[in-house]
Amino acid sequence: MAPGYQPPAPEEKEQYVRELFDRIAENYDAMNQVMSAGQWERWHREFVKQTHFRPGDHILDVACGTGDLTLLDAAQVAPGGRVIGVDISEGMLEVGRRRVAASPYRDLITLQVGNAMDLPFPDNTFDGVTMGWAMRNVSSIPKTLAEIFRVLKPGGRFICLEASKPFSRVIRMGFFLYWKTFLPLIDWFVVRAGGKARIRPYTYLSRSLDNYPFPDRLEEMFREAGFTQTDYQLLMLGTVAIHVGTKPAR
Ligand SMILES: C[S@@+](CC[C@H](N)C(=O)[O-])C[C@H]1O[C@@H](n2cnc3c(N)ncnc32)[C@H](O)[C@@H]1O
Repeated sequence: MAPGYQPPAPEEKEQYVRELFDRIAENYDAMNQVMSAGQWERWHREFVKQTHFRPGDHILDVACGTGDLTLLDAAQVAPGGRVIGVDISEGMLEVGRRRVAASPYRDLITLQVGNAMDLPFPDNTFDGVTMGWAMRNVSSIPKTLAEIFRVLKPGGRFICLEASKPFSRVIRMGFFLYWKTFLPLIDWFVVRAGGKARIRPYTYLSRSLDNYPFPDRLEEMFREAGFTQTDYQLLMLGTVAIHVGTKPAR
């Protein structure tokens, strides 16, 4: 299905992921609609239900990319709130800045370069933190969770929307068959990055769940990072998950 493909070694993953998203940034939003078979908005509506943000809140969207969740966050904290989006890919941020500039929330949102594993903010800064479709892409989930926990205010909530590995072996096999057959074809026919290309974006994405924790293990990792009131919701036969956790109030 992906002959000759080598996933990036752990020590080069960050650089690889940055270059990959720089490369696909301009087509990223359109491709999501295609890959999600039109379910993108439905998943995002479920995400919004989990946020519980209020007007005036100060929110961080980690790995904000082109700003989908950033804009949803802003709609909830207006008027009076603020949302900062951080991402390691300048290419994704550039597309995001254009979308934000064309939105009614442009005065509430700032998009800047920042690494999920080393967030450029003081402790206890945000009322809420969101992260969409990105936990698979960080080199260390524990470091990312520790950083998010650190920058949340006590009582603040973290909501993580991400693709997920279904518990059922049968559904998992069917899902992986679809992903691992269909996504690499996008590299060959859309991105023109087949065969020997060092970066094969959609082949990488098709493999990005291989070593990703099952949803119950991810929830356990939330608790190991210090979060309480943890929970998760599965969507689309368990191929998408929304995890939540709260930093305990002092
Ligand atoms: C699949 S995109 C998701 C973008 C956006 N959150 C959304 O909902 O569409 C994953 C994003 O994670 C970013 N990313 C990956 N590793 C990161 C890290 N360590 N720190 C910050 N951003 C990161 C990538 O640059 C990319 O923009």
